[in-house]
Amino acid sequence: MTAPAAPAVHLHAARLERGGRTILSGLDLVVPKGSITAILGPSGSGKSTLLAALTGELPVAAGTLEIFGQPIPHGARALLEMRKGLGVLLQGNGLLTDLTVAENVALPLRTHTKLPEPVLQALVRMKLHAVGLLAAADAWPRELSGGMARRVALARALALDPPLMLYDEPLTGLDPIASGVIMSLIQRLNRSLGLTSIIVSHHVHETLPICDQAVVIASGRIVFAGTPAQLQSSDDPLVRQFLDGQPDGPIPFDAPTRAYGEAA
Ligand SMILES: Nc1ncnc2c1ncn2[C@@H]1O[C@H](COP(=O)(O)OP(=O)(O)OP(=O)(O)O)[C@@H](O)[C@H]1O
Repeated sequence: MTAPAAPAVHLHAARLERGGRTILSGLDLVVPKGSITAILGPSGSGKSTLLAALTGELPVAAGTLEIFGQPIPHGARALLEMRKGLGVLLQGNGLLTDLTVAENVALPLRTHTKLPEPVLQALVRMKLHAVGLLAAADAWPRELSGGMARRVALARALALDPPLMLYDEPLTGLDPIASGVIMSLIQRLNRSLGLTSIIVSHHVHETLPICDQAVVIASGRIVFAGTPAQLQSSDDPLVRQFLDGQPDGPIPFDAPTRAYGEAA
């Protein structure tokens, strides 16, 4: 049984490894139910690695990780069952080009449920309505703008009513207007559907306004966890370097070789 008070995500003294190398260690993090948490950090800091742990793709090498009070299960079948409770919006959208918008959204329902066709169709319409794209139900992915495609992928991620949504760089490739639409949609869905959302992003200024909690990872650990307001006023040198986009500071930066014409 899931303890009623269990947070959506609880990491305790967790270490994550890739290829035998420690990427993140000493991870302590609580993501309360119903909240929106941003996982921020410079390129290569381990954001995708943390996301891989949350989806169960990467087991923790040490410490614990619980989702809604349950450890990530071992075994393919149990893992599959757990993943039905996770909505994941991947960077590339992953829409199938030979299926209509409605059929893309229907895919998880066809794969994981035995719902009668009229019920399934009604659910698909509800999800498309939730992202404001009911009118595009019969369109093909190639006919969609980048922002629309991202919203269809969002509708599909919501198809099985997952209580926890994971967003991997949801703004990649979107213009400022489409970015604003996606962020307010994430916020509205989180509230109206009673979800918990975790957004992995390096778009700090677009992501922070909708978040309850901000987490910054750098140098192999969590260097900050707190409210967006606390983050903005942090004077931790690692946090400041990341927020202010400074090339010089405690975060190692691989400077490119000198540009053409630049003095030695
Ligand atoms: N499969 C892997 N095997 C070995 N090392 C890996 C693997 N995947 C990632 N890494 C390493 O882990 C570190 C963290 O990578 P990760 O992709 O998690 O960072 P990130 O913060 O998501 O970066 P970005 O913002 O550029 O996507 C990097 O040094 C990367 O080279």
